[in-house]
Amino acid sequence: MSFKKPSRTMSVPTTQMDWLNDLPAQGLSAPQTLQWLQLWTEQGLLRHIDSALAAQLLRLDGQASPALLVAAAILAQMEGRGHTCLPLADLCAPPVAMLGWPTVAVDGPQGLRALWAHLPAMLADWQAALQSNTSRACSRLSDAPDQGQPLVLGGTAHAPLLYLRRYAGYEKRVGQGLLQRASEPLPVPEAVARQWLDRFFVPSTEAPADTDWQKVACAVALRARLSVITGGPGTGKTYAAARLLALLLALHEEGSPLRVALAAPTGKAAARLKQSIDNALTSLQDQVPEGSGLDLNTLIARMGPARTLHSLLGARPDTRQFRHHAANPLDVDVLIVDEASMVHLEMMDALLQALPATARLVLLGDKDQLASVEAGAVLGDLCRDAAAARYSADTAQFVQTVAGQTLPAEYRSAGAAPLLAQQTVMLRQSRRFKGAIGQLALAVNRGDTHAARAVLSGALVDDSPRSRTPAEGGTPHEASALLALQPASPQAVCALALGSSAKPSYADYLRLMQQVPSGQDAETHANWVRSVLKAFERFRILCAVHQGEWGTQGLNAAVQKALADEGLLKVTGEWFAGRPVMVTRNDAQLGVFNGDVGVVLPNTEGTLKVWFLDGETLRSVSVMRLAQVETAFVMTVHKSQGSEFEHTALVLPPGGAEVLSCELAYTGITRAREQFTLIEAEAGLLEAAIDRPSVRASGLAQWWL
Ligand SMILES: Nc1ncnc2c1ncn2[C@@H]1O[C@H](COP(=O)(O)OP(=O)(O)OP(=O)(O)O)[C@@H](O)[C@H]1O
Repeated sequence: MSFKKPSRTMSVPTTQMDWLNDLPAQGLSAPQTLQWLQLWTEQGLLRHIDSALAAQLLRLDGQASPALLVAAAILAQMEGRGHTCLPLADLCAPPVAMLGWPTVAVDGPQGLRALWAHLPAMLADWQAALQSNTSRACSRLSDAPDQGQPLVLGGTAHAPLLYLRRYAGYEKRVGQGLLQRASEPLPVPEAVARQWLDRFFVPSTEAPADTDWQKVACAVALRARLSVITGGPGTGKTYAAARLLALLLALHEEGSPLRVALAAPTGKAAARLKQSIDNALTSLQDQVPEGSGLDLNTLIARMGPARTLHSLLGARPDTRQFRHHAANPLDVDVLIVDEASMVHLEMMDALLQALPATARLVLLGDKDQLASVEAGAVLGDLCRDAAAARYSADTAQFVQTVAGQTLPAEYRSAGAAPLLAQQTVMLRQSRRFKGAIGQLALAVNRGDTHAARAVLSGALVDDSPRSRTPAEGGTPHEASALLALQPASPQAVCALALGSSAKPSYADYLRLMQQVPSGQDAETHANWVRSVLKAFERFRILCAVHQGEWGTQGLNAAVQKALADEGLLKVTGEWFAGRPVMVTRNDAQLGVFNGDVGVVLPNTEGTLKVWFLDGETLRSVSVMRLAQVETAFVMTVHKSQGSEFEHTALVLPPGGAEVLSCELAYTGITRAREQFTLIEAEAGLLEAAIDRPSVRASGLAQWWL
């Protein structure tokens, strides 16, 4: 569900609220509350489904109080923004910061504060409004069985959380499921495991005394059916996961072969996972002593391709149901899921339902990246303690015995050691991200605006070439890893797309596209398509929003026109050669999934098709069959997760403070492998983003704390 930002020039409401002047004498009635919510809907502050939920609750329960109706509408609104629940305490005062509405909608006569003057100010009163024993609108999570009320009150007495029923169910199942997998101890043949781990992880000659966190991650993953490996880009999550697979194979009892599945939320991320795991296993085979019987090549062959989660679970067209579920589980012993930060709560629920109780789940991901568009932040919740680690004495002892690693004192817990934290390892050293881009990402992640700006302006000394923060129209250092343009116009974005000799741009793939192979040889044609798609993948423009001249819509149109004006594209109607498109809806029958990116190119007969590349594997779909796509010269940061580009440009829109966040900036920056360009429509937008860490309300962690 997408949230429509409230417009700053609000439309004239049609709802009559004359009674508002007499209100203090009468008190606010439930129907009047609905009118108020309706007014906010007409003003674009709430979505129709937000106020419709309140209306439905009043139909269901004539006794529903104004507080309940308001709480329901705000809860629905927050679910649309990615929260799985609403902390009731946030309603004790007008939720100004939470909603981020314009001043007139907050302070006006029919605004947020005016309504809140009629609502409870004490948590206990909100609880009472929602908790009545006879309510047909709201039940308590502890009520079992309940009557299927649409709202559910969970959390604790001191920190109550209000849920839509669907999310209360997901959260309970996911919380309990993860806890169960993490807490049931598995027998570990410690001595044999130690031998293999010592073979797979040779101490670094640079810093032999440092803790080898990858080795630690493999060790702790052995002792339960859930493990989490988190870390920034290039910290070696996949490298560690490949070694874990080898270890599990080495320890696997004779008999049936070890069944391994690889998955990720997007096709691109799945293809990258498979490639990295295969490469790591292939080179690891050389470290396996002859005669040990450990055959990693056979494991690679048996694993098959990595799948999107939708495809793994067997998505069905136009339904939320999957082919695999508790009654028809996946045929797997070990499931590795990469880019787990993108896995939303509902998907994690489906995954845990479909995973046999005996299977191991290994989650890989960067906890600091943007959470999924849909509600929930499962990896973030799982990794709450990842930076501090909080390992127990038991964990330290186990890691010492099985991995020969001493956990540093700062990562041990003197007090409580949360159970999930014992199965979580954060990798702390990036092997790929050491230059200016890495420094910038670190500064953003730390919330350090000064350091971030200093890196951008070249104030820090570093081993890679860097930018000089030229003003627009200046002469940026073409070959530098970082470039910052501010204040910039959309033309600056177009100029970047058109490119120059030193930085990858869209000119690269469009020039290759013009070299169409003559003849109809299928292999030559496929190689040409591959080369065009790979060249397209070298560069991407990312932005924060969809609408407006600084959103995907405006910028895609501007870039397309600039490329056409330059003679690089021939735009003829909706479908034309060179149009990059992103799929916006899963279509299991066509084998395309939300977020897949392809390019329109002719087949050997000259018919236009959309081509997708997963690793080296090409797929094509007829343009006539792909209805749900959008042009993808420019895509949102959200949609770029799971992908990396040699050169990434991040566009921050003017006045965009509400849509910017620290996670958005960090995710955008870390999509860049070699070159990063920041385009700020006005000065200070990066700082505005860094100063706004996004927080998602969720009660998931209550299941294991
Ligand atoms: N212990 C190690 N020794 C040597 N090279 C390593 C080690 N760990 C990782 N690498 C190398 O570092 C690079 C990044 O590793 P990897 O791809 O596993 O990181 P990642 O965290 O999975 O990255 P991403 O964020 O892209 O998913 C790879 O080339 C990998 O081979």
